[in-house]
Amino acid sequence: MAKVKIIYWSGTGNTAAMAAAIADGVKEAGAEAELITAETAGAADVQDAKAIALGCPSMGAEQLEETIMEPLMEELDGAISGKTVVLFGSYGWGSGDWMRDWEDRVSSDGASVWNGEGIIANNAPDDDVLDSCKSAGRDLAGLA
Ligand SMILES: Cc1cc2nc3c(=O)[nH]c(=O)nc-3n(C[C@H](O)[C@H](O)[C@H](O)COP(=O)(O)O)c2cc1C
Repeated sequence: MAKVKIIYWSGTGNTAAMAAAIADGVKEAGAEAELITAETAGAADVQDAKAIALGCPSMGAEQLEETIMEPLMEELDGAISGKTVVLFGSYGWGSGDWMRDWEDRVSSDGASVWNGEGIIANNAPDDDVLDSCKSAGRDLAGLA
């Protein structure tokens, strides 16, 4: 069975809820979903995947979380060329700049951002966002 890896960092659970919804979509489409927290992830996790999901909220000043997610992303920068990447994450008071920067970064790495843009939630994901996450998961299942 195809397996889709969903790698994410979440401090207070909002991005984790999005990750869980992506996993639901993957499973709905008949594939296996593996949720991996950023603490335990590395380039080896994405090596054989055609498509993956990466999640992180806006932290710092419109940045990826700096102690775990940023170092992981530096490792993944050299490992995701040619892959499709679903980007997702929650934010609080900003205007989504962290996600636009992340989309540009992933594109510069030679990967395709699924749907052309990341899925973002203002604080806790609402039903529309969760539906988008499930839809991304269903697509990932077909790409894996
Ligand atoms: C240290 C810190 C920095 C943050 N910086 C930003 C920011 O620059 N822009 C923004 O929109 N939200 C910012 N937030 C808000 C978080 O993105 C928001 O609470 C989000 O829902 C957290 O997601 P999580 O539950 O997955 O950890 C920050 C939160 C913390 C704790």
